[in-house]
Amino acid sequence: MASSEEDGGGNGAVEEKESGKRRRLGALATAWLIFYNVAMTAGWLVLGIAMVRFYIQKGTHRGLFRSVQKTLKFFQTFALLEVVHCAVGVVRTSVLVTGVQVSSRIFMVWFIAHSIKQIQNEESVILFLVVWTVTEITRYSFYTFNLLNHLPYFIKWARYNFFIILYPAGVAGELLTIYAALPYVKKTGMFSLRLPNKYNVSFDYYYFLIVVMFSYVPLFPQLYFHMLRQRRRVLHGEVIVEKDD
Ligand SMILES: CCCCCCCCCCCCC[C@@H](O)CC(=O)SCCNC(=O)CCNC(=O)[C@H](O)C(C)(C)COP(=O)(O)OP(=O)(O)OC[C@H]1O[C@@H](n2cnc3c(N)ncnc32)[C@H](O)[C@@H]1OP(=O)(O)O
Repeated sequence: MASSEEDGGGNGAVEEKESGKRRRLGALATAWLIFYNVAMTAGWLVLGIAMVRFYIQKGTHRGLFRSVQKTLKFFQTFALLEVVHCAVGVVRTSVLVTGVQVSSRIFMVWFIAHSIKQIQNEESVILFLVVWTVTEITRYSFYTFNLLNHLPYFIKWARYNFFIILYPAGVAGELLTIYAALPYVKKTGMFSLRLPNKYNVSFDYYYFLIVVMFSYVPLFPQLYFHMLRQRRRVLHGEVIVEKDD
C-alpha cells in the first residue's frame, strides 16, 4: 500500500527544509534529474526483466551475464553523471562518497566482468548483478517520486532499508568475483607491464587487484555508515551534521 509524504509520512520541519532546498534547485536541473532518474529506473527495470526471462527460459545462470551485458554496461557507465551532478552542485551529495561508489561499479563492469570472460559465469557475478538491479530500481524510483513530490512510503522505506542486507551482499559478490579472476590474471599477465620497457615502469594487475580487494576494508564501512546516517535522517528525521569534502 502506498501512502505519500503528504499523508503524514514525514516530519513538518524536515519537510519545510526539503521543499526550501527543492525551490533553490533550478527548474532546468529538476527537469534534467527527472529525465535522468526515469531513464535509469527504466534501464535497470529492463535489465531485471531480461535476467528473470533468461533464467526462466534457460533454467541456468550460465550465459546470463553475456546476454545482459550491453544494457548493464550502458546504464552503469551512464551513472558516471552522478559524480558530475555532485561536482556541479545539482544534488547535495558528497563527490567523494558517490565517486567511490560509482568508480568501484565501473571497475567491476569494465575491468573485471567485461575483460575476463572466464569469470562471467561465476555465481558471484549473478549475485552482484541481482543486488545492483534491486538497489538501482529502488534508488532511482525513490529519486524520481521524491522530485515529483509524490513519494510512496514503501519506496522510501525500501530505499533506506534494503541496503542493510543488499550492500554486504553486493560487496560479497564483487569480492568473490575479483577473487575468482586472480588465477587467470596471474597466468596471463593481463593489463600488466613488465620491466624492461621503454617507460621503465612496471605494473602488475594481479597485485593491483589484491590492493583493490583490501581497499574495500576501509572504504566499504564509510559508504555503509553514510547510508545508515542517511537512513536516520530520512526515516527518523534526525539532523545530521555532515563534514564537507
Ligand atoms: C579504480 C578502482 C576503484 C576500486 C575501489 C574499490 C573500493 C570499493 C569500496 C566500495 C564498495 C561499494 C560496493 C558497491 O558497489 C556494492 C553495492 O552497491 S551493493 C548494492 C547496495 N548499495 C546501495 O544501496 C548503495 C547504492 N548507492 C547509493 O545509494 C549512492 O551511490 C550513495 C552515494 C552511496 C548514496 O549517497 P547519497 O548521499 O546520495 O544518498 P541519498 O540517496 O540519501 O541522496 C542524498 C541527497 O541527494 C539527492 N540525490 C542524490 N542523487 C540524486 C538523483 N540522481 N536525483 C535526485 N536527487 C538525488 C537525494 O534526493 C538527497 O537529497 P536531499 O538531501 O534533499 O534529501
